[in-house]
Amino acid sequence: MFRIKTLNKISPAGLSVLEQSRFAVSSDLCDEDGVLVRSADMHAYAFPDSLRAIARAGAGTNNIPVDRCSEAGIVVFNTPGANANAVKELAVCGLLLASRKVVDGAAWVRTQAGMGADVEQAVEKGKSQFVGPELMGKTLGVVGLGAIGVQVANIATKLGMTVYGYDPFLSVDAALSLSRLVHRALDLETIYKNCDYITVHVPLTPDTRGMICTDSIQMMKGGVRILNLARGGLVNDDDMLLALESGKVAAYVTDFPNNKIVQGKNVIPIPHLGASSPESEENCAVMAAQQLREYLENGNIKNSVNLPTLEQEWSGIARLCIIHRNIPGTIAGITKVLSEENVNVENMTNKSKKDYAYTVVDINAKIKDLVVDEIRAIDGVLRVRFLSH
Ligand SMILES: NC(=O)C1=CN([C@@H]2O[C@H](COP(=O)(O)OP(=O)(O)OC[C@H]3O[C@@H](n4cnc5c(N)ncnc54)[C@H](O)[C@@H]3O)[C@@H](O)[C@H]2O)C=CC1
Ligand SMILES: O=C(O)C(=O)COP(=O)(O)O
Repeated sequence: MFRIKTLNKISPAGLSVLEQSRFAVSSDLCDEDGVLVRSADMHAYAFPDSLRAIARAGAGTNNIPVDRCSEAGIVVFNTPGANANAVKELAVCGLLLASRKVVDGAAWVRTQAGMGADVEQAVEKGKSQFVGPELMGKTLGVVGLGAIGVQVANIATKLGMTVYGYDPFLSVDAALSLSRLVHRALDLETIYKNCDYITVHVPLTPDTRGMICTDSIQMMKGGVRILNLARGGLVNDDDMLLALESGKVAAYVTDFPNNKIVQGKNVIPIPHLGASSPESEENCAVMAAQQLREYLENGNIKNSVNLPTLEQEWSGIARLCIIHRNIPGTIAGITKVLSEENVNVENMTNKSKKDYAYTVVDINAKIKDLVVDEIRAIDGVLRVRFLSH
């Protein structure tokens, strides 16, 4: 029985993937084999020795101490693209909210009603203060052309916008999905100088933290409207507040409000709703739970952010799953231990991702704990699991 701890509310459709006969799932258990999480901050999380995998039902993994996980031989999964449509739709909403003063207008209507005014008359008399521009014919810059950015860029072309997209690491899949109407910008300056609207869809990393700051805002057009449905830390709040106050930035739509930014002029704060649709909550939860189940039961890895994809059909009665550093000699060490025990390898795959590697060895014999311990002791080995049918 595997023990799975949930750190956030996970869609029931995802939890049903983890059948009760094989998985105990609860927010209140210890010695967990796996964790299912959304945005809960895990940086101070104490890993029990039992923990083998963390599945993030969503895209961003900046709430997880990924390096610490890698060193402990814990696989971190996410669910690429599973909530992209929900974020794309909220981005379209954000473009409109940044333009058409719907938020201020709606609040004003309620105030009129509260003051006892004739709302029908007040609306016609007062609406001119809420005039806002259309999107058609304007220029949009999309920073980050991944699962979300591509969809936002594509749909904006259908709204009649001229779209520039920037992504120095554009994947082949993303390039194939990108509309030919989207102009590729080769640098951020092109986006900053040319766009009436800018939307960021990059992960929060040391490289992207604070990318929207006084230096970048200075390059932008006066009255630019900025959307941030990616992470609060991408924007320097103090610099943004100054730019909003001066009118250099006409509106800032953020899905990551905090006590400081919410005070700013023309800030439209959204309570982190990007992925909060039943459809995307279900997609993410199902994908995360499937990936977690597959790893715990069969040692197969798909969509991990710290380890390579490795899927191998079973071809023996037992399987060794070894997470190790990506250094020479480890595989030789593993096969040496097995051959000394006279164990024949039926099938073996090794894949690497940056500094870490994963080796799956199928064998046709059960081996003693002592042999597993010998493999564990090989230089560079971080985690060994022994699975049997
Ligand atoms: N508001 C919400 O609820 C949600 C927010 N997000 C946020 O959006 C981010 C993007 O999500 P996805 O598109 O699904 O991820 P993704 O991994 O498919 O795309 C990210 C893209 O950013 C690009 N990138 C990385 N560094 C860059 C840089 N310095 N400049 C330009 N491009 C850069 C990558 O090459 C990649 O193509 C997530 O990391 C997460 O922080 C994601 C889902 C929901
Ligand atoms: O997928 C992401 O990166 C998100 O930001 C979604 O977060 P959530 O699962 O809604 O807490």
